[in-house]
Amino acid sequence: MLQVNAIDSFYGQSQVLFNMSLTVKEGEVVTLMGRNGMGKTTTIRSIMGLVPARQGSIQFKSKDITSLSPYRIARLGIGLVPEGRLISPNLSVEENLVATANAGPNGNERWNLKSIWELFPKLSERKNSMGNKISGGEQQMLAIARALMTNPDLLLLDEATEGLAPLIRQEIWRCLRNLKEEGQSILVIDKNIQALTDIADRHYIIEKGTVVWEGTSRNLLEDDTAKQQYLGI
Ligand SMILES: Nc1ncnc2c1ncn2[C@@H]1O[C@H](COP(=O)(O)OP(=O)(O)OP(=O)(O)O)[C@@H](O)[C@H]1O
Repeated sequence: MLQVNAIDSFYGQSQVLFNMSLTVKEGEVVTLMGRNGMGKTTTIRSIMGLVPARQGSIQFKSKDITSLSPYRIARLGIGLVPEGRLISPNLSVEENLVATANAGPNGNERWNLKSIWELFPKLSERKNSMGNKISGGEQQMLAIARALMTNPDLLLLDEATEGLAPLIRQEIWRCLRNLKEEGQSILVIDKNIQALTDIADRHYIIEKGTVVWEGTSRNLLEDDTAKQQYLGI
């Protein structure tokens, strides 16, 4: 579904990604791990066209998206849950959702208000609250719900559970597990190995803008050296 082939990405003169490659197959949940500042968010921003790759290429559903605009990439079926959530503060929960609602690229309409309220019952109780009046956990659910409302073929999540209380994290992971069970392809940045090895199929660890380790959940759980060397745990 997604192939990132040896991309180099920069902020101005400063190179952040070096020969970075990864793949997500249809129906897979894949994580991107690594210490702070190693280039995880930049990888996601390059996939979305927000920091276009200067070398290498990115294919999505066999189409070259390397130099497309973020808008066109989103319309092809990639839904982003950005770091920091970026909820519209002056719109209600429901209005935030309706603002992004769209049939998917193949006319897929799996996600609408009704199915979103079923996935996140807590959010439905807050549907009339303004975006800036809900808790951090509710904002994170809303950010995921908003991306789902575009009916994406691939969902990208950047730090989906950072700063959230343990119970709310469980709720987010339950949601990811449900999505995986229905075959949603997901690429997720998250630091919580224990939960993620449970949900995800494969993992990439990046260091200084390039992949230094890749493998299955079982490989990662068994590789104490990799965990210590690259993740500091
Ligand atoms: N807008 C920017 N302009 C210049 N440099 C940036 C910018 N955004 C990030 N960087 C730098 O690029 C490098 C990679 O950052 P990135 O946010 O991709 O890392 P990350 O692995 O997602 O880290 P974190 O877990 O802290 O979000 C860092 O050295 C960072 O300082």
